Amino acid sequence: MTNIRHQAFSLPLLLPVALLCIAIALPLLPTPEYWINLLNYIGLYSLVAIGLVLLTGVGGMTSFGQAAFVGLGAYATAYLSTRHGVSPWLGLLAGLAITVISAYLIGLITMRMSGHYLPLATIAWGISLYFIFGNAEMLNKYDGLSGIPAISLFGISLASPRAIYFLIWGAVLLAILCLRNLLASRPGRAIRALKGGSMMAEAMGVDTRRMKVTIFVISAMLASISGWLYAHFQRTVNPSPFGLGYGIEYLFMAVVGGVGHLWGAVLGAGLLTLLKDGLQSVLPRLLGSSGNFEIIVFGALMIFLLQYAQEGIWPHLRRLFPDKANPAPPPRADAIARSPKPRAGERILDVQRARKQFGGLVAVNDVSFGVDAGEIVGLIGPNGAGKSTTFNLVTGLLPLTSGSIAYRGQDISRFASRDIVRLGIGRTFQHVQLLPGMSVLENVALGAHLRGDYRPQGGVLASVLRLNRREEAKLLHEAACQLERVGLKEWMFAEAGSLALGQQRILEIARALCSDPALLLLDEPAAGLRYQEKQALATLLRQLRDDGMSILIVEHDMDFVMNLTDKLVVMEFGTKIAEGTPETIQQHPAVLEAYLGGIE
Ligand SMILES: Nc1ncnc2c1ncn2[C@@H]1O[C@H](COP(=O)(O)OP(=O)(O)OP(=O)(O)O)[C@@H](O)[C@H]1O
Repeated sequence: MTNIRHQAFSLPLLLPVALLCIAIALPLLPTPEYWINLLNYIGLYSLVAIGLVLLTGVGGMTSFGQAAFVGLGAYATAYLSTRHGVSPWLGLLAGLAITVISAYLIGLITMRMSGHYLPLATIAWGISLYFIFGNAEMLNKYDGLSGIPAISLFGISLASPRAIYFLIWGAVLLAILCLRNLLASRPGRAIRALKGGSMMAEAMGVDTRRMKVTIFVISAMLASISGWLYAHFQRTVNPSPFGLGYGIEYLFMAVVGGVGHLWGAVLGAGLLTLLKDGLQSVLPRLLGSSGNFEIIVFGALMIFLLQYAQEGIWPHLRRLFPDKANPAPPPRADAIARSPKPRAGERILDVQRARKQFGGLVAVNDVSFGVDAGEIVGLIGPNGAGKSTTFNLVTGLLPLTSGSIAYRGQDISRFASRDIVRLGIGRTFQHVQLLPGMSVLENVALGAHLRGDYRPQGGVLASVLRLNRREEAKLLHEAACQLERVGLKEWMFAEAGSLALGQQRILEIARALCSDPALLLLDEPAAGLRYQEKQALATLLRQLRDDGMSILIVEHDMDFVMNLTDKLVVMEFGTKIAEGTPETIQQHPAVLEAYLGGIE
């Protein structure tokens, strides 16, 4: 996904202004009522599809159940306004409250699921809510509720399609604006990190479960608002538009338009609505019998798109208007407070009899070692020796079977990885884990997720309302400083995925540095690098050590570790077999035995 914040700004200004003028003029001109109605439907569908962009395209979670939330918003206001004479505006609040509570509860249960379980769960709740609407006596079963009053705004009745048009499209534009603000912020980067897998996001300090539930609730709220507008536009509701079929169509719209792009949702909603409308009138005439033949065309279109344009149509359209803007580096901002660093020589990491068993396999067998402040320690050993597992124990990605790990005297054995990064342990990954479509700067800023006033100034609501500007400036400034520190400043605005592997590994180090660590854990940072890149990496790591950083490094390249480290810990079959300076390790009989089978 490309950087959403820069996308719309970079379109030639004339085009969006012209489109906006046409959009405002359409209902004021003698445009046929039929077209206004169609545009209203496109706006209503767009709202739901925009929520799906956030949930599915950005967050990576597929939902077929959004139509049920549209139903919640529609039925809440329909019931309250027809049965109790409540104002539509209170109906909106009630619908949103019911939606937030139910989405939160459903999200708590389902958002921990992955793979095909999550889409299946969304189908299950979509179907159940549909049957609740259709069987509830108080909602008049499948006949539904009618006689819903029109919304009035500042004393003006929005009874006509032309009048409610402005409210519907105002809501669409507001939703896009709010989500664009959100995605270009600290929580937005965390949301975008969800797609890269929970492990990396958690290691950056992101509470992934909470983030998933948050975007699930936001997308449900957008669906609910769409339902509210639908009820007061149609003035009658029944369960049919809130069933699974519509849930699938909303997903279709987002995917066809471009599921990673907010404007793609509007494009997809427009294209599919117009196509459906056209096909519904043409196909029965062509085929000589009535029926939902458009579904067949939709199916074929979907297969074609999934084969040839997986990103949807919007990115292709965007390419017609190349981004000529040259973004300026983030302005200078106040530095974010740093945590006090340990004195040189202080024991910073203390691993005592750490043990990890996977069933009968002892991957780490009562291993003990330590890292002192300001030293580079290498953890080496043949393949399968247990190095990465030890790393994952220290960073909280795996729980210890027994033993203990202390960081600066504090027992962190039971800490979650996001709490460990908060304390001051940053890490990189054996297989680079970046967000390839996001800029280098934003990737690095993700590392500062827990820095500064991350609540409330950097929270979701503050970001949506753009009250986070000072915090955001600080974070981006910090990220720019770390990029300068590692020598990647000139690549700041490049897409992370376009960098060479060596640069990507350095980017990961800059991201880890952004978390203000006192201890850096680097998992095979030289793997796949060319000679010069390795030299540059070694220079950088020495420079970091000179700045007082402690480093624990897993590496297979013996030349690299022997010339870089102050101390080595050698593992074989999960057990520590030696510990000492590189010189002593090179002579150590057990190490020679492990690596060379005893040949001197
Ligand atoms: N999640 C897991 N479940 C079961 N076994 C595992 C798991 N993770 C690692 N192992 C096993 O634990 C042992 C140690 O693996 P680990 O990845 O820590 O070794 P390593 O020294 O990092 O190897 P390499 O240098 O190849 O990365 C191996 O036998 C591996 O198969």
